[in-house]
Amino acid sequence: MELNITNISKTYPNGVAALKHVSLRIPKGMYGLLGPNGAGKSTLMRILATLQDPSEGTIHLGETDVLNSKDEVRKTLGYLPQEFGLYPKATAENLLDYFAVLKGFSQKASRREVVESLLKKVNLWDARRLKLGGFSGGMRQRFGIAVALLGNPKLLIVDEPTAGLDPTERVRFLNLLSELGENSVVLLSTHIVEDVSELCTNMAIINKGEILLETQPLVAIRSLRGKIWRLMIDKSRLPEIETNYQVISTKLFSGKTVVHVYSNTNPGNGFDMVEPDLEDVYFSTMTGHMGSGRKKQEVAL
Ligand SMILES: Nc1ncnc2c1ncn2[C@@H]1O[C@H](COP(=O)(O)OP(=O)(O)OP(=O)(O)O)[C@@H](O)[C@H]1O
Repeated sequence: MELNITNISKTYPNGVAALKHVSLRIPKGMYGLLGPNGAGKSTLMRILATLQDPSEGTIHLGETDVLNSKDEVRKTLGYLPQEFGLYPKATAENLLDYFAVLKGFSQKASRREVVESLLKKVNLWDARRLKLGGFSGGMRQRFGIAVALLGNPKLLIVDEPTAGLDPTERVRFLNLLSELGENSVVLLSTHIVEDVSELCTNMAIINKGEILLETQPLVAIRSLRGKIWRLMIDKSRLPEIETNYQVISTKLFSGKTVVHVYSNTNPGNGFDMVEPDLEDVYFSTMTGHMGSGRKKQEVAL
């Protein structure tokens, strides 16, 4: 089972072109869609979840034409939106049972089994009688995943699920997701690079509605070997460095500014070569040194 997105564009009525000719091939497993705020991730997730229509393009899940068989797709689709409301006074067990009814589990006994196994899977069984209003952010997200997993979806879409989670909750949530990726297509949208590097076997980087890079994290990281150089400077030197080098990122560390630059050759002047990571891939792509943004720049030259 594979998800194929072909030439999807979306222009909102106010004229914002949120997606421009997006094509992606998403195999089974965990797939990361990485991009900054406003890149178009949520728009794409909502289109894939059949909640809004694109202006053009086609989507296939296996043989199924998603945009023309929405009812069929919804039966095998799980979607955890970026924001969702929960009834604060309901208990986890009762609300999940209610969603199971909506999903078509009409027999009480089998529904109870499903609810129990899902609450155990997301580690909320002990909290099943607690009111959702008292849940932590991580518990809410895990409850959301339980809802999304009703009916064993072949396609699971999760939109920025780790934003706002503390490190422990985040790791627990990511571990849960990675188990799910073993049997289905799990599409994870995020602006957090570590979410992708820790979890996803395939990924794409999106910015301003365009796919800049479609790759495997390890392949992309390998391709940057020998090209990322680091220098620690006082902040006051930053304008000079930015004028003379291809700066891809700057970060504070112990009061100093750590600069990463992209260069095919040793820039000298105190720069050290660093072992690249996915953050370097992300920033190299966003600054046009790798991916399709680069091709465009070359054409423009
Ligand atoms: N309903 C809408 N009407 C008009 N413009 C919209 C609508 N929804 C999103 N947009 C615009 O489309 C662009 C992409 O937004 P989208 O929410 O898809 O991005 P995103 O990558 O999910 O960002 P974020 O991480 O901030 O959620 C933005 O410029 C946004 O302002």
